[in-house]
Amino acid sequence: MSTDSSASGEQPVETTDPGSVDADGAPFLQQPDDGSGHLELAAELRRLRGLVAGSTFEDVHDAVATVRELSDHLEKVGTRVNPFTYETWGVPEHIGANPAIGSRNPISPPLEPVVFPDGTVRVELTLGIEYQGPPGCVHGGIVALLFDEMLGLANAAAGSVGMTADLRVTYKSPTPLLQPLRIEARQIRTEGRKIWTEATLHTGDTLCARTEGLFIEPRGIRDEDRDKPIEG
Ligand SMILES: CCCCCCCCCCCC(=O)SCCNC(=O)CCNC(=O)[C@H](O)C(C)(C)COP(=O)(O)OP(=O)(O)OC[C@H]1O[C@@H](n2cnc3c(N)ncnc32)[C@H](O)[C@@H]1OP(=O)(O)O
Repeated sequence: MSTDSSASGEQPVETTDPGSVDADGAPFLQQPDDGSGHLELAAELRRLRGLVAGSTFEDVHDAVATVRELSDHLEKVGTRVNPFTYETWGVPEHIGANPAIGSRNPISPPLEPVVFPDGTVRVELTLGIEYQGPPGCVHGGIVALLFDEMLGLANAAAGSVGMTADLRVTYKSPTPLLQPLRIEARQIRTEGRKIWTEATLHTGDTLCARTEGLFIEPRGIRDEDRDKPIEG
């Protein structure tokens, strides 16, 4: 286990030396638990999210009052993060808030990636009704979100960061809810600031979707500038 100083600030997010992984891959970009209960709160809200999106109710006005009270409480006791003041892409506050991988964001599944020695990044996950598009199927926009993130992670595993310039998703077969899914991503090649990355999404042996992305490394983050904040 090491820290990625190329894309991280003073509080780097832990990454892994791909050479040290076993056959199951090694956890990648693990997000620290600060012991505050924040991660448990996010996990409980994920449960709530599934219940709210996936249930019908006779009368839940009591629950509305309870949740409003909770929101008021969190507004009082929390310190708000300013998204415009992150030092780099790699700080835990940045990763933790991400809608796909963020352990502190109840919207995220979250993704829990592992990395392999060849740079392939893999996640295994199962999505509930709160991600539904067509009946019983994952929403195509959610598939695109997960792909975009996975391509970004494959870039990070290869030691680069890029803004998505072009993302092409081919949907081959419906992506089922409530079934184990597997997404694998890898960087294909780079040319100057351009980065090409691809990924697939399977359930069992069935290919549900695949993607190819073009990413552009932000100006000001190359070589000796890698530790500086990203500037357009
Ligand atoms: C450790 C933590 C990890 C943390 C991991 C976290 C992962 C997060 C992943 C999420 C990723 C996102 O969601 S990113 C958010 C969504 N994406 C965006 O908002 C991007 C918005 N677009 C932009 O900001 C800009 O257009 C850029 C940065 C993409 C490019 O602008 P630029 O920097 O001025 O680049 P520019 O000079 O125009 O172009 C450079 C070269 O790329 C080519 N190029 C530019 N755009 C395109 C394009 N769409 N299609 C083809 N080619 C293009 C140009 O022709 C040129 O080629 P040549 O002439 O040199 O040959």
